Amino acid sequence: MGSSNDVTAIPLIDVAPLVKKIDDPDMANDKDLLRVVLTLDYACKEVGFFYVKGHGICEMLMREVRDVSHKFFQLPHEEKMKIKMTRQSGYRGYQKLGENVTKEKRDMHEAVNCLTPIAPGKYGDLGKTLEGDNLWPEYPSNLKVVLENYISLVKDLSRKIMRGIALALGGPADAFERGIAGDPYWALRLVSYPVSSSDEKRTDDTGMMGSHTDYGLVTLVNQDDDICALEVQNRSGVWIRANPIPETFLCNIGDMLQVWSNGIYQPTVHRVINSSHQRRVSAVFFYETDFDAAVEPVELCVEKTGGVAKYDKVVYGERLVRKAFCCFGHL
Ligand SMILES: N=C(N)NCCCC[C@H](N)C(=O)O
Ligand SMILES: O=C(O)CCC(=O)C(=O)O
Ligand SMILES: [Fe+2]
Repeated sequence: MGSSNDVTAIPLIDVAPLVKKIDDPDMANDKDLLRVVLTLDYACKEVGFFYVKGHGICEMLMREVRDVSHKFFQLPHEEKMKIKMTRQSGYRGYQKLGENVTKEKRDMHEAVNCLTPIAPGKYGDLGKTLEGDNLWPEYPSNLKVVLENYISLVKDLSRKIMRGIALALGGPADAFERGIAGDPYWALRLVSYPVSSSDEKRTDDTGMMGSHTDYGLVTLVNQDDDICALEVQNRSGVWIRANPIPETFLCNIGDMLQVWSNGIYQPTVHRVINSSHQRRVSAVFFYETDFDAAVEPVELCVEKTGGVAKYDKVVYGERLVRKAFCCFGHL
């Protein structure tokens, strides 16, 4: 660990002007909006992580999402297993402690996976593994309503942030919507990190979620207010803490943006270790490309980076299944 309280290294962006004006056709010369776009560009280039405030999603709802998550994870094991993740549900539902795997290592967390529903046959063979609908628990009884409302709001916020990022890269605001993310795939994971056993020896690779980059375009983390657990590896290789800041989302960019931008933006490695004496919960929203998008460096960004594409084309859904779901052979 380097300077462990270095929150200042992760920019805090007030996105209110973006949220208000980005869908307005005459927004191009708005100075406040332009300032947000420039800050986004800086954050994506230099850090890969940023906090957003002024996003318009009320703190009460953000807290309610964490509250229903806490309530669910506090249920007895048998109750949670009633919505256990299976192959039949397309890997939606409850993952018990140690079931998730990151880079071949078991993660010491529990989670509930809510994924974009995929109707049978929608993407042919490509989508087969992930066909299905979400599983909702009986308790807490308001979990489904709260999460469905939340998902629609964070999805729209992510779309707006991606519009800002499109402008930051010098494209039209709707570059993603017209290209690779017209029907974006999303995932919401409720994650619960247990209290840590103090005898565990830490290395750069340990974690309750092992070190990784995210797969998609942008991730919005809604984390418990009072526990510092998420760590981010900065561009000089030093681990810094992404401590919670109330009323903000912590955002980070994913692998698909790296490909699309031809490396102008790079995703940042991060991990989670809860060393506190309380359970730590986060609601992690992933905004990704269309499931069947073929993502490759876009001309505009290739030109800016010397004219040569540095990344091969990837079919997003294929990559996702390979990276995130092939570890569940036991199901
Ligand atoms: N980003 C997406 N689509 N995630 C979906 C859930 C992924 C679970 C996976 N084992 C994980 O480690 O995240
Ligand atoms: O729990 C967190 O704060 C972040 C989790 C994370 O990095 C992920 O789910 O990809
Ligand atoms: Fe992550």
